[in-house]
Amino acid sequence: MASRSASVLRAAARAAPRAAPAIRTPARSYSVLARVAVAAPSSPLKRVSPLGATRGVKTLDFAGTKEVVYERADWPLPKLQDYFKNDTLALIGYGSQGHGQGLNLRDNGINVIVGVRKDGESWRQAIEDGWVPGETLFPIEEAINRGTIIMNLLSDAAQSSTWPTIQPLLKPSQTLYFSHGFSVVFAEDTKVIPPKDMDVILVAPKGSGRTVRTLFKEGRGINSSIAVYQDVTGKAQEKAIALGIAVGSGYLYETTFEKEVYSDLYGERGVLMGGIQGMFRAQYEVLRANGHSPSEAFNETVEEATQSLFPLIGQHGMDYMYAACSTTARRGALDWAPIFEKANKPVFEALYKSVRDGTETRKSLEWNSRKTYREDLKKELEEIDSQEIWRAGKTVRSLRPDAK
Ligand SMILES: NC(=O)C1=CN([C@@H]2O[C@H](COP(=O)(O)OP(=O)(O)OC[C@H]3O[C@@H](n4cnc5c(N)ncnc54)[C@H](OP(=O)(O)O)[C@@H]3O)[C@@H](O)[C@H]2O)C=CC1
Ligand SMILES: CC(=O)[C@](C)(O)C(=O)O
Ligand SMILES: [Mg+2]
Ligand SMILES: [Mg+2]
Repeated sequence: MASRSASVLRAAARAAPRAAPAIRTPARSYSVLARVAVAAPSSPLKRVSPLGATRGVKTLDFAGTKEVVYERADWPLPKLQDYFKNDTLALIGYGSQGHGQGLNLRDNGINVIVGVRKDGESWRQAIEDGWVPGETLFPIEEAINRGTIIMNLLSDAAQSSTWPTIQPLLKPSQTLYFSHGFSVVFAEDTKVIPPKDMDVILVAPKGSGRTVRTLFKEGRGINSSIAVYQDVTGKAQEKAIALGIAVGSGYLYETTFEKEVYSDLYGERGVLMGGIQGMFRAQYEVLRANGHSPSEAFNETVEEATQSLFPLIGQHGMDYMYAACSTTARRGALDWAPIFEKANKPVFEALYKSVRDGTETRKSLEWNSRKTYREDLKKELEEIDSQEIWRAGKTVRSLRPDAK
């Protein structure tokens, strides 16, 4: 551990004082390679590559735990197209995921149709994206009748409320696909109980449907988890993998429906969305209460995080970000990190419990089943938007040279 931090610190010390391009210094890769070399001999599996650099090696070492992964490289486009040559993918729902997964499937040359409520917002959106009524765009029931793989990408609340009409349409020859474990795992609340005679699988992109699309267009790919709930044909797992790649994923990791929904509901309420808004706001408010200007408070809280330090975590890890900051910052952050961890842990524990016991699911179903759910959510988002921190953010962002 000590030598690991030391080598990272040395690498960043070389990189940090210079401008941004120095971040790409090879010194970092060498220090990673050195670490891997130290870690590898203890591994019982010779073929394990902690770097994941070798294509075709399927079991990777994630910090000491071996996990199977599937990569896009194993599914070249002709193989993918051949795999689905007799299928019609019926994508039900055209929200964020429907849009991203649907357009990626279409660009991948897979036979895909969209099913949404006629003349709703999604119907309009789908037409705008080039889906053609009567050819590739149908009312939900008709799309299900035409499909071999039924991809249920309605809102989680709508998956529950529409189930009484969808369930009788399903046939044993069809595969039922979700991007969330929600409906099936919390069946007591959602009443979604798939027929026993069909394959039921999941591909859950670990990011917004918008990113599913933009990463794909950039030639990159979102990471997704895959799971099998029912395997009637013996092919369910393989179908999940092929679909995961077909919708634009770069790599896939294995999970279960239960683990997916627990971790997903937890993550989005925690660090990914709820936690970060709470943390940003608390820091900002204390700065303001102590006489700092909005621009200073925003820059020191959100702008520096999203524009400078967090991307460094994304690119090379937390240790690298620390090492790229001053010794003063490092000392203080090292001291305060455990204090924040201790303060936050009980909140995360309460959150996980609330997810696990179905409280979060019931709340989501209740709120998002209301006729006014769109306007209600919009109103609450507008409240966030009107907070001083985010109003100040608009001006700060407008000052970025590339915003002009
Ligand atoms: N958003 C994301 O990035 C992610 C989502 N997921 C999962 O993917 C699935 C889809 O989520 P997302 O893409 O966000 O979609 P939304 O939750 O935004 O749902 C939108 C779709 O649901 C339809 N819908 C809503 N109510 C009804 C109803 N009563 N009857 C018929 N259709 C209805 C809408 O149609 P209309 O326009 O006609 O109202 C629209 O097509 C969910 O299981 C979600 O948890 C997984 C990973 C990330
Ligand atoms: C984007 C995503 O993966 C979330 C946050 O879990 C969701 O939108 O449900
Ligand atoms: Mg989610
Ligand atoms: Mg998610």
